[in-house]
Amino acid sequence: MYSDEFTVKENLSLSPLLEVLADVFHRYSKHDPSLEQPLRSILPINDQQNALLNLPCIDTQRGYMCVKTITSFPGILPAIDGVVSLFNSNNGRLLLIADAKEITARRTAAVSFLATKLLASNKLKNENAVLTILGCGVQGRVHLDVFTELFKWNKIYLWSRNMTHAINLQSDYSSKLNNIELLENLNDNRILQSDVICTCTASKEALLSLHQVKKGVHINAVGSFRATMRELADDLMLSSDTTVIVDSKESAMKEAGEIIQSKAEIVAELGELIENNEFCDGISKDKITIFKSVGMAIEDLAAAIVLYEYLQECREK
Ligand SMILES: NC(=O)C1=CN([C@@H]2O[C@H](COP(=O)(O)OP(=O)(O)OC[C@H]3O[C@@H](n4cnc5c(N)ncnc54)[C@H](O)[C@@H]3O)[C@@H](O)[C@H]2O)C=CC1
Ligand SMILES: O=C([O-])C1=[NH+]CCC1
Repeated sequence: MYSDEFTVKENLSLSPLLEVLADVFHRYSKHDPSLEQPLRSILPINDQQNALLNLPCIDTQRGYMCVKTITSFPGILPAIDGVVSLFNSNNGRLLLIADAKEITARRTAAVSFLATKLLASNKLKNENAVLTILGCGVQGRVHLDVFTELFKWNKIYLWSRNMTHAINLQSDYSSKLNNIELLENLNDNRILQSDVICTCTASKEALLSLHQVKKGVHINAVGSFRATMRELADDLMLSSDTTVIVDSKESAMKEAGEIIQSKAEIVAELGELIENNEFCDGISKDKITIFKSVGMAIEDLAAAIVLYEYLQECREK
C-alpha cells in the first residue's frame, strides 16, 4: 500500500498521533526493551550541507518495524524528500510505504505541540496566548497548521528570512485566521510578547538571544540537526532561567548544534516528562523552557502506525 503526500495529509489525524507519540517517547526514555532505536545515520554528500538520512526502529510490543529514508537538500524545495516503510515485526511483511515529506512535517509539529503541552500547559490555558513562528518553510507552515488546529491563539507572529514565505503563509490562512501579523526583523519587540516560539529554520547562526524573549517563554527549537547548525544563542541556552529538554539525549549530543556548541546541560528527555506531573508542575512559571528536537525514527513509526491502522479500518468498512 502506498500513501502519497495527499493521502497522508487527509488521513493522519493529530489526536491519535499525539497518543502514540506520547507512548513511544515514554517507552524510549524508560529504555523499554520492546522498543529499539539505534542512532540514525546521516551521510553528508560531498562534505556539503546535503545529506542522506536513514532512521530505523523496531517496536515488538506494537508489532511493527519502521525505516525512513530521506534526503535533506536545504537549498532545494522541498528540502526533505523520501519514504517511510512500515513492516510487521512478527512476520517481516511490508505493510505500508508512505511519503516522508508529509509524515516528517506532521509528526515533528505534533511532537513540538506535545512538548508545549507538557512544559507550558499554563500557556495553553491563557486566552491571550501569543505564538511566534520563525521560518516559514515546510516546518513553519505545518507548525502553524498543527498549533492552530489544537489551540486558539490570541495573536500569531510570523517571521521568515525570505519575507515572501511569511506573506504567502499569512495569505493562505487569511480566510481561517485574522490574527496573524508579520515581523520584518528579529529585533521586533513583539517577539518579547510571545508565550510560545517555534524556530523552524535551517540556520547556522543563532537567531534568538536571551534579550529577545520574555521570562517564562516556551521555545520549540526544531531546525538544527548538525553540529554546525543552530537557532538559539549561548546566552539563551546557558541562562540560569533556562531548562533544556530534548527528544533524545544521545541524538542531541551528537546532532543538536545548540547543545554541542553551548555545552548546555540537558535536564531531561521529553519521554521522561510523560506521566510525570511532578516534574512538569515543578517548573517555575518564570523559567524559559526549551524543547530542542532533532527528530527520531520512533516519531515516524508512530505516524506510520496511526496512518496504516486508520487506512486498514477504512478498507474493512
Ligand atoms: N527536529 C526535527 O524533527 C526536524 C527538523 N527539520 C529541520 O527543520 C529545518 C526546516 O525544515 P523545512 O521547513 O523542511 O525546510 P524548508 O527548506 O522548507 O525551510 C527552511 C526555512 O529556513 C529558512 N532559513 C534557511 N537558512 C536560514 C538562515 N540562515 N537564517 C534564517 N532562516 C533560514 C528558509 O528561509 C526557510 O524558511 C531544517 O533545518 C530541517 O532539517 C526538519 C524535519 C524534522
Ligand atoms: O527527523 C528527521 O526526519 C529530520 N531531522 C532533521 C532533518 C530531518
